[in-house]
Amino acid sequence: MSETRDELIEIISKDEIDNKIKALADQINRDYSGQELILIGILKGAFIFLADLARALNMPVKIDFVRLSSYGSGTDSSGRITFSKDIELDIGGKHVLVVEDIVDTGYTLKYLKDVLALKGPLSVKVCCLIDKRERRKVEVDVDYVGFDVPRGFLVGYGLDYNEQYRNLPGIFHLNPSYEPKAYTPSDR
Ligand SMILES: O=P(O)(O)OC[C@H]1O[C@H](OP(=O)(O)OP(=O)(O)O)[C@H](O)[C@@H]1O
Ligand code: HPA
Ligand SMILES: [Mg+2]
Repeated sequence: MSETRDELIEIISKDEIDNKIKALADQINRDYSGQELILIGILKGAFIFLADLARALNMPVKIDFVRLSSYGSGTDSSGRITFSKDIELDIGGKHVLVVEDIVDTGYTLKYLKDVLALKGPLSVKVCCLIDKRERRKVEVDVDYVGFDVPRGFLVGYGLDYNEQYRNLPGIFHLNPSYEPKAYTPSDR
């Protein structure tokens, strides 16, 4: 049986990501000037973005993570979120910034915002590296957006396909020539 290789086309370079993170951090530094902030990363995808963003901020931050997953080994959301790790910090009365790699259907972010709202934070905002609206199923506000990417399944810089490619330095479009099979007409 022959093995098919994934085709990867770079759409955002590491340099472009670095520059974007500086710009996002400038804005966040200005908006939260003189205040304390808790960053909450959504594992696993956000681990690299959070690490880079956190080091570009010039304010006191605390860092925590949740683990949410819904994609498994495929390229479509199962629509069911597995919540396997909660935050450990108390966010009651605190400003929170959720750090996410990609917002796609919106299910993951909506789920987390609902969970966090029950913990009594002073504010909850969201910073995502990639906003991809093609398959959005639920409306959810994103306050800081790195890149609007119209379509495709993306990997690299934390984003995976079946747990592969998270360590690529840039963002890549996975198998663009196979897309008609990967996306059903109702997703377009
Ligand atoms: O807007 P959505 O359609 O919900 O998709 C976005 C979420 O999907 C991915 O997580 P995934 O379930 O693949 O887990 P992972 O972070 O461990 O890769 C990604 O990292 C986001 O958290
Ligand atoms: O395009 C994507 N790539 C990787 N993970 C994802 N989770 C939602 N959308 C994506
Ligand atoms: Mg994933």
